Amino acid sequence: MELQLALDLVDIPQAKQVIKEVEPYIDIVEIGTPVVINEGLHAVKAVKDAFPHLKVLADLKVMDAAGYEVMKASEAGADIITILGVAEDMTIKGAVEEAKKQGKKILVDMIGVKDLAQRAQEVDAFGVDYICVHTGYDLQAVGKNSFEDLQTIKRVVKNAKTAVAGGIKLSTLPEVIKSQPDLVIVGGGITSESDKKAAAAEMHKLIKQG
Ligand SMILES: O=C(CO)[C@H](O)[C@H](O)COP(=O)(O)O
Repeated sequence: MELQLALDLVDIPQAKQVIKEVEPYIDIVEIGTPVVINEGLHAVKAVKDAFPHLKVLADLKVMDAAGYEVMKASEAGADIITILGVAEDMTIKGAVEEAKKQGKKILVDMIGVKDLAQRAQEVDAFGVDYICVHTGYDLQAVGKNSFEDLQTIKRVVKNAKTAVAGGIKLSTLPEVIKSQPDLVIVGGGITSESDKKAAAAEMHKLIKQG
């Protein structure tokens, strides 16, 4: 099981500062969608240049023209690029094809997917690398989480790794770990703590204990 730090509400210098604090405890660093919107793919390049040993995920949430966008994110240094599960089949297949060409990986974000079990089986068959259940900020605000959805994809996904994101905190991490996802994605659960290093260290410990 791996831990991904999601950075959403920072600029490039702040991102580097947070990563420096928690670096030993994370496997992947995510350049969140708001950061890409604000800073562009320069943020991906800046973080990869500064932390070449860390895997960098570009949370582009691609919806169309995937071949081009995966190519540009790959050129910037992303190791993993996200695409939406609600995108067209041909778009997801295009993302997988380009990622393979570039030696990169694709994570499908299932945010907004209505029939999760069916779509997870479909995208799994396209050869994607990760399938991620995700409760976005808007649904987190009304008390939702992805814990049941994680169990759903664990039942049906045969090839891809499984991932979970959305409002995971130290207090809820043990429940997440019970479902044994391959990847746990945490943003605010680390970045909004006053002691980020301690939060990341504790999460890392629980995750590696499995
Ligand atoms: O993709 C995202 C929002 O769309 C976030 O990166 C993801 O939800 C993880 O952050 P948090 O743990 O703060 O919810």
